[in-house]
Amino acid sequence: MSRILVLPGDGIGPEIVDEALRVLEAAQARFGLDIELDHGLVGGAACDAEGDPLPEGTLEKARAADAILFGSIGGPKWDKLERDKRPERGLLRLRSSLGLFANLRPAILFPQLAGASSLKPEVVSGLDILIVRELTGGIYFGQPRGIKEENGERVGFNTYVYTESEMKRIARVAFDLAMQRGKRVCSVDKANVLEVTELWKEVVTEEAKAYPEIELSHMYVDNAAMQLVRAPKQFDVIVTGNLFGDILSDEAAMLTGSIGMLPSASLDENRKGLYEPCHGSAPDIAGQGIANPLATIMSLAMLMRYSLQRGDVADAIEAAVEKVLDQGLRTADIHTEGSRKVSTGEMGAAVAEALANG
Ligand SMILES: NC(=O)c1ccc[n+]([C@@H]2O[C@H](COP(=O)([O-])OP(=O)(O)OC[C@H]3O[C@@H](n4cnc5c(N)ncnc54)[C@H](O)[C@@H]3O)[C@@H](O)[C@H]2O)c1
Ligand SMILES: CC(C)[C@H](C(=O)O)[C@@H](O)C(=O)O
Ligand SMILES: [Mg+2]
Repeated sequence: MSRILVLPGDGIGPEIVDEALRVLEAAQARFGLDIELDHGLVGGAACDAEGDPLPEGTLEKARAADAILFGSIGGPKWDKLERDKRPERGLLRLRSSLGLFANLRPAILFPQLAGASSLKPEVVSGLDILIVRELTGGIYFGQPRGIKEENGERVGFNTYVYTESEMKRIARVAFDLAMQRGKRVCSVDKANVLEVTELWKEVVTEEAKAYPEIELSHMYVDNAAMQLVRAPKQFDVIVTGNLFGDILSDEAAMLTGSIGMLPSASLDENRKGLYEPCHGSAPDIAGQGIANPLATIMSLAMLMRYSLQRGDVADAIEAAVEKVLDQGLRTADIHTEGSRKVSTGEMGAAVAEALANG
């Protein structure tokens, strides 16, 4: 029996998670999966109910689960709260408390969506990049941090720090994953300016010695941001730190047609994981039933693959997504002329049906 904790969160979070659960139900029926679902509060919803974006009860449930299916958190309603009480801090605490240091963000362009990509089809067709983002260190977590008064003015400060062991373990994840695909890793840094990433480059290069088949390259992050929109297919696996990975993955999302198409897995050393779309709570479209649930549904596929070791179920969910795209169904964010615009619920129901009839 596998235990999955469901944390819908805020904004479009509950809408898209409902659709992933519909797909999970279809998966359970087809594959006879033995899964126990638990539910919890996180983010703004938890702030409202318990005054804490990551209540102790939710953290306990998360520790007890084999995997977590997460929606999205945050929104303007909670932006003025005391810093540690904000939804985003709850998510960071959850990642850190569970040791989810390896964040996998696959940016794959489905051929059916070539017209929805921000890039010309000839530049982007066949795109399949995996961004491996370090998730529990770097400037997101470095101390000291804060806003203080100094010499009669306010000063904001954060600390960019990575230990050698943090760098080694994320490099190994990237190399191991690259061995299962194109065997090319590009490590993205700012080694020309920042000492942390100067060391990052050195450590990644040292770790690569254990992987003679891997072709390792290095790129400064500003160039990488440019290369992603100039010639994205030059990349196979990108490995980078927390902040650079956050930014580059949203950029890569648009190559696939929409941020609503980018799933993620956040894994610990033992592949226990949290699975969430890369996007946020989209307050501008929340409650309208138009959000794209596919990133969350494909995050569920990643959950099957990495935490439940059910690659067959993951493949079937991804095939169901492709089938629905073949049928011409599109939520508003990926809609192009000639396709059929559907709601969040219609998209989820269509994927669940395609999976059931697989
Ligand atoms: N992991 C997370 O839970 C997560 C990730 C990113 C941002 N956030 C939070 O979400 C809130 C809003 O942030 P933001 O506006 O910068 O980013 P966002 O990702 O929520 O939205 C950016 C844009 O993308 C669109 N979008 C996002 N997801 C979509 C989907 N599934 N279908 C269609 N369109 C979609 C939105 O409508 C918006 O126009 C903030 O509080 C932020 O901190 C949370
Ligand atoms: C909400 C925020 C803390 C989060 C991050 O920066 O990691 C988000 O942008 C993401 O990409 O998951
Ligand atoms: Mg982000």
